[in-house]
Amino acid sequence: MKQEKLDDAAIAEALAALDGWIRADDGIAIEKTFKFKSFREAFGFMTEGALAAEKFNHHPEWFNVYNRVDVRLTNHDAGGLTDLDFKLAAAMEKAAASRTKS
Ligand SMILES: C[C@H](O)[C@H](O)[C@H]1CNC2=NC(N)=NC(=O)C2=N1
Repeated sequence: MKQEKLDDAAIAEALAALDGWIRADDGIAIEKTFKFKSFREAFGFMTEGALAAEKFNHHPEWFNVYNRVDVRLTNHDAGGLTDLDFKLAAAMEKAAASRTKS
């Protein structure tokens, strides 16, 4: 189902509720780099994030090297940011919180 794009005010409010995410690509995406103690911790985070992505049917663009995971969220169907991006970002925050950071 196509989601409604959020306006700038709604995006600013949603971003304020998150830690360390920034708006990127002319505002159509949000990004964050997560760093963990080890590849095992990073991959555990990705596993939990992948299950959240499946639940929301909303999937991250991400890049992993060893203990680092760069995440970019945007809604391709809507061509910008929607509620789903912030739901997935919040789920990723939760997945990161329980793991050891570098
Ligand atoms: C058909 C399927 O529902 C769509 O392709 C979904 C899957 N996951 C998605 N993920 C993201 N990030 N954006 C989308 O537009 C999107 N669309």
